[in-house]
Amino acid sequence: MILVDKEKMRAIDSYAINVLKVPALSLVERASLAVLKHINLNKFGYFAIVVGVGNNGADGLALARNLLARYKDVEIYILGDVEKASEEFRLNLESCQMLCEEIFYVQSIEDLEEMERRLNNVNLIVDAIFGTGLNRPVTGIYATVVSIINNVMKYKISIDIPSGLDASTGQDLGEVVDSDLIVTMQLMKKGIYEREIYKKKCVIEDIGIPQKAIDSVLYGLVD
Ligand SMILES: NC(=O)C1=CN([C@@H]2O[C@H](COP(=O)(O)OP(=O)(O)OC[C@H]3O[C@@H](n4cnc5c(N)ncnc54)[C@H](OP(=O)(O)O)[C@@H]3O)[C@@H](O)[C@H]2O)[C@H](O)CC1
Ligand SMILES: [K+]
Repeated sequence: MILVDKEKMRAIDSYAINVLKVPALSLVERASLAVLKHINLNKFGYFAIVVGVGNNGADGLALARNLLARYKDVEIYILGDVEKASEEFRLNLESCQMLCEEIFYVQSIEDLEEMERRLNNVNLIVDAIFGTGLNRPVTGIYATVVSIINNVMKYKISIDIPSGLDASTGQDLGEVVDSDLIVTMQLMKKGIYEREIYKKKCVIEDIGIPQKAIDSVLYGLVD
């Protein structure tokens, strides 16, 4: 099994997008559908999607949009400054705003208290806060949200990486989302594989990154 650290995964993503011209939005969409296929829509109907403002969050918003497209009940919780959001995040947020009335920007203590209350009513929580972009300890409102998510007894899915885990070293950069399922994109991340507690609940999903991008970055194979 190929194992990659976050630098290698980000280089592969970048090669796919910038050299092989694979649209980033396509990868985000494929990532969202890769998570959707692991959700039993006959069993789960009320979702909380918790997003950061990077592309992990974009994956989460694309998933929210695909759930809303099926008239599922979705609440979206946004952490961070939307002004810093990626293009893929922004485009998916625009559509979610047309489909969803329950979009919460979590910034204050009151917002956190309301989130904690509301999470008791959903039946599945999606962790799309951080992926391979986590680059420092999780603190402040992010740490509080991870703790709130971990304290509620609901089925949880993490997109790509359980937020709080360093995808390269497997180090906990603060409390890590204790998800029931981790859906990691394209290649197994070293930080997940080296921690049995995460490895055993992780599935790998192909999101359409060309093998040429992987071979070029990992083995230096070029035409
Ligand atoms: N690259 C692609 O085209 C694809 C990526 N996929 C998904 O995207 C993530 C990687 O997305 P990225 O935007 O690079 O980063 P994250 O979404 O993981 O993180 C968002 C930003 O959060 C900031 N950050 C990092 N650590 C912390 C922290 N401890 N506290 C607060 N904020 C933090 C950081 O920005 P700064 O400017 O603040 O440094 C991150 O940029 C990948 O995991 C996949 O889920 C798609 O799946 C495929 C296409
Ligand atoms: K995540």
